[in-house]
Amino acid sequence: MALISLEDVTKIYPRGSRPALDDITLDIDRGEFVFLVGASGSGKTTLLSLLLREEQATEGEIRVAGSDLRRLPARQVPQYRRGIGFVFQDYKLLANKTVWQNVAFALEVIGTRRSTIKSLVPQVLQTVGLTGKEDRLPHELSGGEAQRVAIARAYVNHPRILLADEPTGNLDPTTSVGIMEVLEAINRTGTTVVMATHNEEIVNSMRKRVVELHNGKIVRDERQGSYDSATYFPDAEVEARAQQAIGVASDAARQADLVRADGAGDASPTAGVIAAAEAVHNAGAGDEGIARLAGSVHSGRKGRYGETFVSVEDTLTWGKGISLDSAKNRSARNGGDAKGSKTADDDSRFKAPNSVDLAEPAVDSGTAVDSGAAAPEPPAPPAPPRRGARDTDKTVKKENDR
Ligand SMILES: Nc1ncnc2c1ncn2[C@@H]1O[C@H](COP(=O)(O)OP(=O)(O)OP(=O)(O)O)[C@@H](O)[C@H]1O
Repeated sequence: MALISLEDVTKIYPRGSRPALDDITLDIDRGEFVFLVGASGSGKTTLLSLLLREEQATEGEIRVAGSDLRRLPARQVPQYRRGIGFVFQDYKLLANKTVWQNVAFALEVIGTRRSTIKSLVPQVLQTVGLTGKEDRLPHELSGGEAQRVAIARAYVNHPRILLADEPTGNLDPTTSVGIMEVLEAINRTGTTVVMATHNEEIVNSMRKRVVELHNGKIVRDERQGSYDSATYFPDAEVEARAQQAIGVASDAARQADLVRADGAGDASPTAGVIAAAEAVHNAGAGDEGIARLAGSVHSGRKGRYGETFVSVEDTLTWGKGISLDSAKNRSARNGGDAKGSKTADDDSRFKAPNSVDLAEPAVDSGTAVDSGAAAPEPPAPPAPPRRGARDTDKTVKKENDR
């Protein structure tokens, strides 16, 4: 049985003029890596929000790891979300917490013991290559580093599923390769990754499963897909290398099963985090997609349409994270401290680095953990389309051609 299964799912927002998702049927198996592509407004974020149970389907059935999300009572939603990590385009780090604290917080809010936190946080920071930057605040990080903190936070509980909404959207090409390397390594430990992206070069290089949405409908679902359908844009060289990658993928899946069978479940995320660290360490061995992506980026290839990446100067946000004001407002709305965030331990790493004593927002972490006190805020509305008009034209043209 598929890990994620959507059957005839339609989502109509209360004030939406047309369905954001329109009769979607989709199965995603354990251990898969799926790219969601499609023009701005095609429904990618909506699909991720349904899987996170931030939104509910208007019609249809969604099952995740056997849970029927229609029947999931509100009080069980926090528990459900603990098995899901979420990474946003704009990182959403807590601005007044250090790197170490941002990651530790994801575990604190679910009541993880301090001794476990102290052992897991360094491991996951090593996984994302941030050892040595534990004491930095978000504004002291580059965009790529901030996103790696966000991924560490989303992954530290070793979720079965990692959802990522444009995780490289604010990053330059080289930094994006590093982010994809980490996501790929996490996937190799058995975590299913579903990533919405507009990044053509990443999708074309990695040759994962590609699901394309257009006006809320699935118009394409390919096993080792490219950003554009191979039917319309054949590329013999990429196709040939993709065949090679198929062998690599099945080896990885076998390895992933072993890791899961080893007991790296919710109760003991340690083994999964260690496995991810090893996967990153061994990334050079057989990781064809990342090698292709790095080669493509470093050769200066810009993708089929010559504008794969928006100019770095225009897009980098350099890890600003969320503002203190925004954190305070969230905290007020959520009714104050989160369960488990108060502690009696003397370890100075748990203490805020400055005198600002903010009440913790109940959920502002990339890991979809929850204090049980309140549901998290839905992700911010999508950024204005960077390439939307052109993408839409292209997709419509494809539709007309069909
Ligand atoms: N909260 C909401 N209320 C009403 N309509 C919404 C809401 N959120 C999204 N929509 C609409 O649903 C459709 C799908 O939006 P969605 O954000 O899922 O697209 P997307 O593919 O993620 O876009 P992008 O690539 O720009 O992030 C759009 O028409 C959008 O305007």
